[in-house]
Amino acid sequence: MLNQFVSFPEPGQMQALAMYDTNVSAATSESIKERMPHVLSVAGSDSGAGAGIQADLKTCAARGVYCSTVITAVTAQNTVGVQGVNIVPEKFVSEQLKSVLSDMNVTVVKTGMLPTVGIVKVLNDSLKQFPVQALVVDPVMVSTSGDVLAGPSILDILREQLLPMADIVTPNLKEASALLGGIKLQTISDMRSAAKSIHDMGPRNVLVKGGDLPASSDAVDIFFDGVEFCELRSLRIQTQNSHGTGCSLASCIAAELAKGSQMLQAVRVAKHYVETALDYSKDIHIGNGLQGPLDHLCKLKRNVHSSSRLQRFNPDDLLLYAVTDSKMNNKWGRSIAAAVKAAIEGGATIIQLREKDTETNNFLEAAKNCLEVCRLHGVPMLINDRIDIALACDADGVHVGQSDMPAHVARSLLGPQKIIGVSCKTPEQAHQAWVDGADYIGSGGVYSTNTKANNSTIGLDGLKTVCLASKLPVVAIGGIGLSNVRSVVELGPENLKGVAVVSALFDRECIATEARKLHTLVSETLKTTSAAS
Ligand SMILES: Nc1ncnc2c1ncn2[C@@H]1O[C@H](COP(=O)(O)OP(=O)(O)O)[C@@H](O)[C@H]1O
Ligand SMILES: Cc1ncc(COP(=O)(O)O)c(N)n1
Ligand SMILES: [Mg+2]
Repeated sequence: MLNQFVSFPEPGQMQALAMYDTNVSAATSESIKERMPHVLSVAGSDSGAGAGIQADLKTCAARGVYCSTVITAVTAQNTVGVQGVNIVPEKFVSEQLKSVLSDMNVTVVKTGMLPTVGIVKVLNDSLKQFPVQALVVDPVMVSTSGDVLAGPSILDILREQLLPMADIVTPNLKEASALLGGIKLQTISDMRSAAKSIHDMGPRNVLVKGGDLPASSDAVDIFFDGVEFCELRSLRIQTQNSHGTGCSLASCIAAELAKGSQMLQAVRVAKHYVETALDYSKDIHIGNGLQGPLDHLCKLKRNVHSSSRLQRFNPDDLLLYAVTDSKMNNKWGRSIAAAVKAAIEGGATIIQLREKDTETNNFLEAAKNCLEVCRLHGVPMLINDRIDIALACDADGVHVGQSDMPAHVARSLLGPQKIIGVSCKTPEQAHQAWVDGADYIGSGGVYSTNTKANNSTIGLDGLKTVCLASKLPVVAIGGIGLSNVRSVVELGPENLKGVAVVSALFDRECIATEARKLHTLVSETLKTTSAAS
């Protein structure tokens, strides 16, 4: 169900694209409206507002995504526990589903409390009638306080009908155990086996959450995509204000998917989001019971004065990837920032500053100036190699080569919010980049180039092999320009999202004109290629 690389340009990007083509402005403002990333939460209301529908609304708001709601049950709930549950008749759940799904361009559906078999049935029917791009299933059964929210009677229909439609299912230990007939889950190795068995029920990905894992000093979750496991760890925050972690995690995954993230990246961001929310909430005091709620909007409050991007990475940003070169800028008498501005005005969708012979202090100054230009236009800016410069100017991410800082180290230094790209020539390197937590790979040199010394070429065949093996989106690089860009893009793998260029932009008299021509050619070729496949 999930299109791994769905794309939603931010308003800033749409403006940047519209700047060079006044004819598109009417259509553009219409498409901004249509393409607002939208999560529909099908879940129960929590009167205490830490979990359920309320957690989903707050989480999506904090992540910059629209959230609509279909309410399956109204619970009387507070920090002590659940005092009452009133189930919404399935006919009325069906009516709510129809109202939202028939009208509102939902991107991702996230489910929480589904208290009866009848409600799961009407949800299945609605999803078949109105397909969406992804389905995130949080198989809510018991609240953190230990109260039952959905009984064992729903297990069969969950296993047989809902899970096979899910792009990801996110059980906690008790829920995983219930899905598997009550087996004991006490260790990370048990969590792995559980993830595998639940995957056999049909969902494309499984995340077994270890918030309740006894005697573990980290909060460990196990992700399984049917082939590989990934162990996601974070600090265990010492707090009782953890009511709503599961709902927030699942709705954050849904929000990131709606913005175009890949599954594992969405999960990583969501885990970090929950960890941060727990940390910020640890000292709040709401209610007198043992299960205090998360303060979901802490991130928004913290970011109120920050200009950093709400949407961290959209694979479609790779479409026209401009890589700067100081020699060329010197030759044409331009500052790096002026070159970057011209590239963006022509339609560059992402910028990488690659300054091999600029002194550190000058590089940092230039990076700050370029970042201002990029932020103004909503275009992400990455730094080549230099993690220190990226950290110092708060760039959107880095691009590293095989002999630079390993991507997993870059990830641990930069955190999950930043974009990381890795240069890869082989399927093995592409696989390692995914394991290391990269967001995309750059693959080449496709053709020979003189902007990189001693760089072997892999040709179109090599590029295709890497794309087919890569779970990450790919940008092609090396000697690409107007004359050969069509053959690169026509190669066709779904994850080949764009081309990176240096000389074809920066060694030309008018950067914006070249960018405009390249942008048009790449986007048109991508459209016809994907329509043909
Ligand atoms: N004290 C904690 N510190 C950090 N992360 C936590 C903590 N408790 C739970 N988590 C994380 O919150 C998410 C929800 O997990 P869990 O509490 O197991 O699910 P649920 O809320 O559905 O019971 C998981 O990513 C888990 O690792
Ligand atoms: C209405 C409703 N839905 C879900 C939960 C699960 O809460 P948690 O996120 O703590 O597992 C809840 N307590 N109430
Ligand atoms: Mg919990």
